[in-house]
Amino acid sequence: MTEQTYYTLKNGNKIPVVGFGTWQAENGEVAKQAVKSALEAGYRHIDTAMIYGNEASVGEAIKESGIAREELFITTKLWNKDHSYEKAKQAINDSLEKLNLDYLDLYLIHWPNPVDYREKWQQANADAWRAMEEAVEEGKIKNIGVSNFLPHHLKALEESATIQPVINQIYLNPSDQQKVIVDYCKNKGIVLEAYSPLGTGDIFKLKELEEIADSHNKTVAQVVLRWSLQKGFLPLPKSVTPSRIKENIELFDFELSEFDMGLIDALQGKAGQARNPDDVTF
Ligand SMILES: NC(=O)C1=CN([C@@H]2O[C@H](COP(=O)(O)OP(=O)(O)OC[C@H]3O[C@@H](n4cnc5c(N)ncnc54)[C@H](OP(=O)(O)O)[C@@H]3O)[C@@H](O)[C@H]2O)C=CC1
Ligand SMILES: O=C1CO[C@H](CO)[C@@H](O)[C@@H]1O
Repeated sequence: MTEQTYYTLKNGNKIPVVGFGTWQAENGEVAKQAVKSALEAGYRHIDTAMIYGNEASVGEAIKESGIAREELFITTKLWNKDHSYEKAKQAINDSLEKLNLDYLDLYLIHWPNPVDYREKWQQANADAWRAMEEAVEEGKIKNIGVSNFLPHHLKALEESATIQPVINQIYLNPSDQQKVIVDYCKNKGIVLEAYSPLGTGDIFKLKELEEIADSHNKTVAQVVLRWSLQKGFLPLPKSVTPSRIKENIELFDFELSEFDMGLIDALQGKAGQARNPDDVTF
């Protein structure tokens, strides 16, 4: 089992540096077994969302693991239909109930500009955020953050927020290094979680990575995830395959040289890119 290492957020709370992704891990046995495998492999940080439809199975796997609650870091997200104060309050309670937890370690606004709130996204995010801040005060959430936010979305939220966001979870891998938002977050001390760290599988099209992986006696997935860690990001690899789940956390026994990092940086734009959050149709 791989020991987790931790990052300290700007509010002083700790977060395991590798999270386990669960999008497209189907609710039921698939998601439950995947999370169980992840916990056995040493992951202590699980990323889900209301829209993934698998919070119940994630919760079952957590309970059945017998791992102490305080050792785990569980994230879920507010979906796009729920960006009002009342709906966000309800969504938080619903997620807690589905996950069968007393508190969440991290709750994120999933997207900044849902189609239902297009003309008033600033107010909608501020309203949802107020409900999230109250949940922090009530002990229902330990940390609050955002996902898919660009600088203009963060600036608007920062103006109304009492508790500032500690995390921005964005599409981040060698093919889209998102320099503008990464620099903005680094300047503000907002930690970047890297979603789709393997490009939802697209990263394996990049044959350049195979040579680097061979030179370290590691796999392409391990090299890309290690690149993410060395950039200061927190990768959230997803897999439902036990051998890959284990492989994706065995990242702490090798280091990429500056030369390797440069070769990987040069893969910008070669295998997919983030969606524009102001253009999504959901
Ligand atoms: N906030 C947001 O808007 C978003 C958040 N996310 C979060 O980030 C997580 C990860 O992103 P996601 O897009 O799911 O995809 P990833 O980039 O983690 O890639 C997952 C894909 O790669 C395959 N894979 C995983 N490990 C390996 C390996 N070692 N070797 C070969 N293939 C491998 C998986 O297959 P298999 O499962 O069959 O093994 C799956 O097809 C999500 O699950 C979710 O938690 C994702 C998208 C958006
Ligand atoms: O996290 C994510 C994956 O699933 C959602 C629904 O398709 C995406 O929109 C989202 O970004």
